[in-house]
Amino acid sequence: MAAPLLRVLMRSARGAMRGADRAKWHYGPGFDHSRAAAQHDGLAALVAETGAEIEWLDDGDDGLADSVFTHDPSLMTEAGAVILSMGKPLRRDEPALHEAAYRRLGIPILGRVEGAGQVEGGDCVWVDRNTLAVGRGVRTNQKGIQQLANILGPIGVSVFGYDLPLWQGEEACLHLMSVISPLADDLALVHSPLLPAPFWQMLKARGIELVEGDPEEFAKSLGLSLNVLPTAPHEVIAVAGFPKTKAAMEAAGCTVKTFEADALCIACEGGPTCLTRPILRR
Ligand SMILES: NC(=O)NCCC[C@H](N)C(=O)O
Repeated sequence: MAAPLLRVLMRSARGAMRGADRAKWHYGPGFDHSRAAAQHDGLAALVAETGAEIEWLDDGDDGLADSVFTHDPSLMTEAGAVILSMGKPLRRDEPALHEAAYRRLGIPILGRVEGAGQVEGGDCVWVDRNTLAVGRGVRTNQKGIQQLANILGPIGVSVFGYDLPLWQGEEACLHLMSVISPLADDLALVHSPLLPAPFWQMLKARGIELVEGDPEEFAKSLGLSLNVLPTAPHEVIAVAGFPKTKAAMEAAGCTVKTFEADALCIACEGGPTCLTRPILRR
């Protein structure tokens, strides 16, 4: 998940988030449409600076405010995309946007999570190229994890499900990726108090070094201090304003670029990882 990022799917906040009702979407008081759109531009500029090619979903005024969080409606594998099925009912129409984009881009569709199955991309963490950890919680259920295992088994990928806590309730967003961000093959930023213990044990057994994010910054940011996007091993993009977590990553050998994101990420419960769906890493 931290190999050099070559191609990524994103959606501007300009059309999608226009007129979004805070209460309906569970956004905080800091949400502001025009500032969120400008802050999204700031993230896109940092991503483009790395040389990664951004594939844009159409900037439609379709009222799908959360569709800017492109990490969640699909998952990419070496054999093609998996179209997922959202646990948050308001996000139900987003996987079709991703499927249309992959068809336009000529990327094969490997399979779909469907029916009673639910999996969101934010719950999926590649531990290595043959091992996928999936958080089971309010967004992802066992039926979805089983479907994913059936789709990925034939391409040699083992899928392991781990229970997540409820934390701030079923309306809030806690994904497995809310409590871990890979920084390199053998390095990850974590908030260990909310990590499923057997997942933590698996990471330790594989010799993955865990950098602890600052717990106060995690609480203050509603977890967004931890949501950092690796654009290459040891090179990451993070939300501005969390110096202790940034310093912990730097002490582990990372270069950290930041962007202002109070109106976009803190208010809407999704960070730079959630705002990007990597399509190709080298
Ligand atoms: N992967 C992620 O953690 N995505 C964040 C999604 C935030 C969005 N407001 C949601 O509730 O789904």
